[in-house]
Amino acid sequence: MITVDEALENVFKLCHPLGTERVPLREASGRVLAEDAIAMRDQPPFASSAMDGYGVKADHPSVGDTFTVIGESAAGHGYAGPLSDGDAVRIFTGAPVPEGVTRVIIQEDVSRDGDVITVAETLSGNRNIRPLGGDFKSGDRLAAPRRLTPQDINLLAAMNIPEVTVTRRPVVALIATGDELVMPGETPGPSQIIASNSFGLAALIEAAGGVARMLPIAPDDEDMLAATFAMAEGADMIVSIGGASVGDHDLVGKVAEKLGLARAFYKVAMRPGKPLMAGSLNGAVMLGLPGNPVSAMVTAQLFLLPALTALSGLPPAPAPRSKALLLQDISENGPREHYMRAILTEDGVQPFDRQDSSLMSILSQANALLVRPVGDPARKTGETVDVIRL
Ligand SMILES: Nc1nc2c(c(=O)[nH]1)N[C@H]1C(S)=C(S)[C@@H](COP(=O)(O)OP(=O)(O)OC[C@H]3O[C@@H](n4cnc5c(N)ncnc54)[C@H](O)[C@@H]3O)O[C@H]1N2
Ligand code: MOO
Repeated sequence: MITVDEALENVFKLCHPLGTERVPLREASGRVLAEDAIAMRDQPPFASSAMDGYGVKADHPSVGDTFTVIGESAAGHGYAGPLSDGDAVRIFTGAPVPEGVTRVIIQEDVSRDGDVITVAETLSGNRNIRPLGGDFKSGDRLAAPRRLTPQDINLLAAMNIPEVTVTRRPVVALIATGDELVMPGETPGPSQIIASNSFGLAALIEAAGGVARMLPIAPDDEDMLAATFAMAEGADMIVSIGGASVGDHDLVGKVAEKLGLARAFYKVAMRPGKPLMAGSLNGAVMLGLPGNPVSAMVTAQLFLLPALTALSGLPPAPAPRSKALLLQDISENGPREHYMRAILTEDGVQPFDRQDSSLMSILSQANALLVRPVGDPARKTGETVDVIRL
């Protein structure tokens, strides 16, 4: 069995960045920028006032100095100037600073009588003027690749960029297999359960910017499973769920190989998720996830999501980890890396007592995975461990 790190390296080797498309800015948040975006203008495009007050032509006005208000500069309506010594312009935040103005005195620091203002407070050293291009200049770049945040969208809009080039969203075909499965809302037979994993996985994929295509449930029959695989045509990634283990009805590996799977690995030294499979199938990345619900969701966190990121053209990286203090003693770990469902708070991390890979209620309560390395010795309360946030 290979290690989690080796398995992830293998998955990354299967992932090649997808093609690109142009999208309007309103649809670009969360997408991966594929080409540098270049500012079309300076910001601010003119020296602008940082405050509401009075623009004057004087570097260090003192208490008692007076100025005469000769005009107004508002945001969207500048004042042409010029100003002479002793002149002031009523000015508002974001308004162009007229030619000749060297500082803006905030209105709280003056008294006004008709058109005459008098400096009433000792002024700070701040001129309250934002220089032309002080935020960004025409030609400045937002560099690709980068997953666009709402803050980036704000910047791109200000750069007067109405459309950006992004990587195509990865399309993931989900194939749930097993005679025991029916869709939520259906009436299950006496030996049947609900096919929940495809729903959890679809939600995970879509939250990560992918497109999930949920294919019909494939029964435990080679021909029917092969027919379902055929429906995955055109997907960038094919994810099967269940049928990955060694039972008589676990057919995924056999069928996928008949259809041309070039297998990269099968079985990883991890818990849950041991019977994970990966390879390349007719140009698509294929992941065979174990059927146990927690195993499927945990392997998706550790392999499927990083694979989506790599397909999107971002640098390949494992699920991000952080450190936390243990809130209880834990016994030594065995030969598989253990991803324990846990609750992470400001105080530390508390693993659940029940760790069976079928327990969806525990997974739903968990907000983190406590990572136990292979052969990790027993750990005491207060020791530092690795966690992955869910
Ligand atoms: N003799 C052995 N038995 C098992 C081994 C082993 O090494 N030797 N490995 C165990 C481990 S670990 C796991 S994990 C499971 C994985 O098995 P499969 O991937 O073949 O999954 P299935 O047998 O099809 O299903 C397992 C379990 O999950 C339920 N399931 C399946 N699909 C879904 C779905 N879409 N939604 C909800 N639940 C699903 C299924 O009904 C089973 O209860 O194998 C162990 N066995
Ligand atoms: O590896 Mo299985 O995923 O423990 O339940």
